[in-house]
Amino acid sequence: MTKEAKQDDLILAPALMSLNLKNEEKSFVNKEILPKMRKIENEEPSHLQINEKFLKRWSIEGLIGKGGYGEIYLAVDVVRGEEVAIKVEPKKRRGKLAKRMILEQHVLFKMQGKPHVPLIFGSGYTDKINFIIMQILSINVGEIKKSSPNKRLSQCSVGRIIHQTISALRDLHKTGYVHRDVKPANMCFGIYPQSRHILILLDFGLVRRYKMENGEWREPRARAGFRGTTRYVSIRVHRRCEQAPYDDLVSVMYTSYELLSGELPWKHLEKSDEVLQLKEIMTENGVNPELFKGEKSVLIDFFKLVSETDPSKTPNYEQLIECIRVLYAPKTLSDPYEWEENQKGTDEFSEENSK
Ligand SMILES: Nc1ncnc2c1ncn2[C@@H]1O[C@H](COP(=O)(O)OP(=O)(O)OP(=O)(O)O)[C@@H](O)[C@H]1O
Repeated sequence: MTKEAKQDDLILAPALMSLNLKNEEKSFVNKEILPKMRKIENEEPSHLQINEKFLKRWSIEGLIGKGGYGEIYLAVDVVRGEEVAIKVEPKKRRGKLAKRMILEQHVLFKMQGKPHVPLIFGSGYTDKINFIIMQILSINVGEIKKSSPNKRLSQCSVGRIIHQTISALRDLHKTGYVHRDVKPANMCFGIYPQSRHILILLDFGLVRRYKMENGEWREPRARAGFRGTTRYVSIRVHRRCEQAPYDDLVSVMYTSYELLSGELPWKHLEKSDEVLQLKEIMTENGVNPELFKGEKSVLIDFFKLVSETDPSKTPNYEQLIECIRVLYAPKTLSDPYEWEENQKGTDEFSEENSK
């Protein structure tokens, strides 16, 4: 394929061109959640070739992610000697110009400097694809959960994941956008010592502006198209209401349940209407205690707080964070996670080199 995108086609973010890692920081200690250990071996990449040097600078090492629209490659920036992720989508989809990644890179650039978004090193297009070059991250939280011994995460990990997701959404909502696809597969961690406890929210391809530049909310449409993932969307989204910050938080709420208990009650349901029915049973007339037995009981207050939030108002993020903090206190956001604890003794990990 032709990849002679001119330098002008690249929108580079000069201040962010490198993570400026010292060599010892590049030797990451937690190999369990490194994406290069999880290269998708049995899938043929469609847009870039393994071992090719994309735009003469990024050596393509493998495919690490595949979504409905794009592909994510692990690559090495040969100038900086650093690993990066390259997200690629075809410029045209069903004959139409694909706008998803154009919007995604726009929002990502706006959000640079915020702690819970990936660093962007560049973006642009060739004659066939749009691409974004970004910070390489861990495998996603859904995969971390899957690879954990009980196929679920501890209260302490879930509390810290949810706390950071609420912070990420607070930053995004402040810029005037809703995410509309919050789920474990769109959450990763950093992979270097200084970033490995920082949760990063991904995939800004479905964002929508809900607030204008002057801070006023846009007039909601009488009926909005469905956007999101059935398992995680709010009851309002099933009913085709315009999405607001509240709806992102409902997805956070379902995410917390799934991570903590292993699965949502509607995991095996295929029909959207059946999923909706169970969601209604779970929260519509107050939080249903039947679905919050055992380890899930710690989520009751959080579910109440989210469900009682007025969708037409800005959520009280601080109150939500305070409520979820109960799950992980007295630990802090910078303490090791369970997947690191499991590694102690089997790797070169030690408290000493984690400081
Ligand atoms: N910077 C990154 N570093 C490591 N892995 C990544 C990175 N970005 C994405 N991934 C992986 O690739 C997967 C798909 O990424 P993303 O959701 O951005 O793609 P998408 O094509 O928009 O997906 P979908 O169609 O499902 O919304 C993620 O779940 C994650 O596991």
